[in-house]
Amino acid sequence: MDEDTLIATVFAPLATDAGADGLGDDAASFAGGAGDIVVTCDALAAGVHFFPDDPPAAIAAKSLRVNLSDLAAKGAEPFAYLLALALPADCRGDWAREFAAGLAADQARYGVTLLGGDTLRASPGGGATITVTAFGRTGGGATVRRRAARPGHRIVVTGTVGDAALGLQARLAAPYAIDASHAEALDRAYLWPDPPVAAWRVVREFASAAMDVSDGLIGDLAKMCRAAGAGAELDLSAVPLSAAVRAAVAADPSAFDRAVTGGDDYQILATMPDGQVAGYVAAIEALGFTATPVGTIRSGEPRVTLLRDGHAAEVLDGRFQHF
Ligand SMILES: Nc1ncnc2c1ncn2[C@@H]1O[C@H](COP(=O)(O)OP(=O)(O)OP(=O)(O)O)[C@@H](O)[C@H]1O
Ligand SMILES: Cc1ncc(C[n+]2csc(CCOP(=O)(O)O)c2C)c(N)n1
Ligand SMILES: [Mg+2]
Repeated sequence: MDEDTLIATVFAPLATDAGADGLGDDAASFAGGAGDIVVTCDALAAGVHFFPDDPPAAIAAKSLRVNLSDLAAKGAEPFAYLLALALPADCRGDWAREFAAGLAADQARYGVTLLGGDTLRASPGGGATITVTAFGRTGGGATVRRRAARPGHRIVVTGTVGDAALGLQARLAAPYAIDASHAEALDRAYLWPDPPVAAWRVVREFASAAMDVSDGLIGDLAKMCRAAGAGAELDLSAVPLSAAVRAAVAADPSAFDRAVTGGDDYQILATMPDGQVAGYVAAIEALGFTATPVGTIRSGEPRVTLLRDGHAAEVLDGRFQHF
């Protein structure tokens, strides 16, 4: 059974509250005074999401940020989180202290606080697993949903796409034949994702629908299409690439496919009527991030059609899946 089927058939029947949206979205919400309280949970496992010898502060930052990107994509300002830690029996005290220092730095950076959690020894022989549950509030607005993408709405992505996936590939296989500064930028993108968390308010104000990109641009856009019951055109020539990714693609053209299908960037993919795009982009830029239109939602089958300079492009499949 693949991951999506497992969630849809085994877990979704347990999620009976409307705020969980049938487990079809980045996060759940429940009424909490003015606006919604939005809640999300993502776990990271050694050897699956990070390397056991990655800096503990980076593992901590990633654990928190992958959750904060979900909240920002729902138009919610993060305010608190719960932390469940399963640690190997031989875990050093230094490791935990460096891990906590990473959390402390991100608490200051994002204005969140730890509410509680749980700590246990990992199964014998097992590596660390870090589970964060994060809470946000929409401050009077409504939760932004994937399902609300509408035909004709433009698709806009923040930041650049593929940096983290290429950073991971460089570590798993051979490094790309690129400058050390570019290689370092890809490695940093993998270790320290930088989602536009502060953009939560801009998403809430301008976006009809939004989600964070964890499993890859094409695969996650396809998820949004399925939630919305609509198709999408994605213009591959418009996808924003960093100088480091462009250098990797120049050295190895297959890096392009990996960049648009690979995950781990935690950028925000949003849709909005054409007339909102300029305001959205300007507001994201005012926060120190970037945003780039990459396509359009279309009526029809929930499929992503790839274009290159306005013409049909080859079909690229693939996204990160655990099973
Ligand atoms: N074991 C589970 N129990 C309950 N709900 C789950 C479980 N696993 C996933 N979900 C729910 O299924 C939906 C999809 O989860 P998924 O992890 O694919 O999305 P995501 O968190 O947005 O993406 P990613 O984990 O790649 O960042 C979410 O609503 C999530 O809360
Ligand atoms: C060591 C190592 N191997 C592979 C990957 C790639 N990866 C793992 S999970 C995931 C998607 C998001 O996770 P989830 O769907 O669980 O939220 C991606 C892109 C990685 N980050 N580290
Ligand atoms: Mg998840």
